[in-house]
Amino acid sequence: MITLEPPADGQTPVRALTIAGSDSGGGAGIQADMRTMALSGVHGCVAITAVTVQNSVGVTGIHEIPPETVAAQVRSVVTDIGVSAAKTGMLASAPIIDAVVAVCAELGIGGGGDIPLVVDPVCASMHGDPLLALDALDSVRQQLIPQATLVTPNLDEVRLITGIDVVDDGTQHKAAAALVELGARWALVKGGHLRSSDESPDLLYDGDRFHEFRTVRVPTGHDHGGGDTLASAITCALAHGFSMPEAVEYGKAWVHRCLQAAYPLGHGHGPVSPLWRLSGPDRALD
Ligand SMILES: Nc1ncnc2c1ncn2[C@@H]1O[C@H](COP(=O)(O)OP(=O)(O)O)[C@@H](O)[C@H]1O
Ligand SMILES: Cc1ncc(COP(=O)(O)OP(=O)(O)O)c(N)n1
Repeated sequence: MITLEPPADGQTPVRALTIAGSDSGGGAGIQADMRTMALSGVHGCVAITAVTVQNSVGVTGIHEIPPETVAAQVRSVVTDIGVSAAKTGMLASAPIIDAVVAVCAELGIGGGGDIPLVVDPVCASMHGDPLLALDALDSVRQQLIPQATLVTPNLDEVRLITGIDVVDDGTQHKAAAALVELGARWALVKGGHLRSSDESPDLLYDGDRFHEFRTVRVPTGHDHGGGDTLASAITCALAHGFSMPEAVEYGKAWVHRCLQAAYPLGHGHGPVSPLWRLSGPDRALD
């Protein structure tokens, strides 16, 4: 297993960018991304796509940021601070997807560029509240996925994007192939929602080789932000220069540990927690 070395005092850390929505409950979205990036020793830059009114039981409001402001945030940080990897989360609408894809292509993020782009194609919250306009699915298929170095859908997103209902190993392989066929360089079909299994199997594919990542299922109802946390950890490892299979192995181990540390919050589902990283003999301020 790889390790991500933190920077020495005063040394500029590795930088990564998240292009995603804000979760007012602090469990998913930008907030989850920034927690994982900080605790992985990575400086996280942010392009906010939407402000959600969200807590542990659901999403009751969404305020979208104008597409040109989303693109301007990306351009501003990449041309000044510089990033070694980027990820997308909630993109909300077709115009925001179009703006993000255009600015990423312009700056060499994803596609044929040097900066890897991890696309978590967020469509809905775990409560079933939509986080993407229905008419944006064509933009996801035709614009966003072809720009992705890695796409990381959960099983509901796989069904919406490819029409494939993943119920077992065979359909999971078929879905990974369909996503690569749509233009992603790599596809990771997450098996977190395969409730029939006592494992949580994720499948990575690049059009040539399949790689399986399995962990024992953690018995928790507190898994809010799991997808964001996985994609952020992968992005951090890519920013450190690791290969895709190494980065996914790291992300899978990271989210597994965060699921073990997940805690109750509010009246619904609590978040996965990277705060386990703060415990240990060196944590005292003295
Ligand atoms: N109960 C669980 N135990 C172990 N791993 C899990 C569990 N639930 C989800 N995972 C893992 O967490 C990551 C996020 O998965 P998933 O829940 O499918 O995504 P999302 O949060 O986007 O719906 C995946 O690596 C998945 O395998
Ligand atoms: C603002 C925002 N972005 C993304 C999500 C979804 O988070 P994710 O980790 O993919 O999954 P769940 O926690 O919904 O299972 C969100 N809720 N809000």
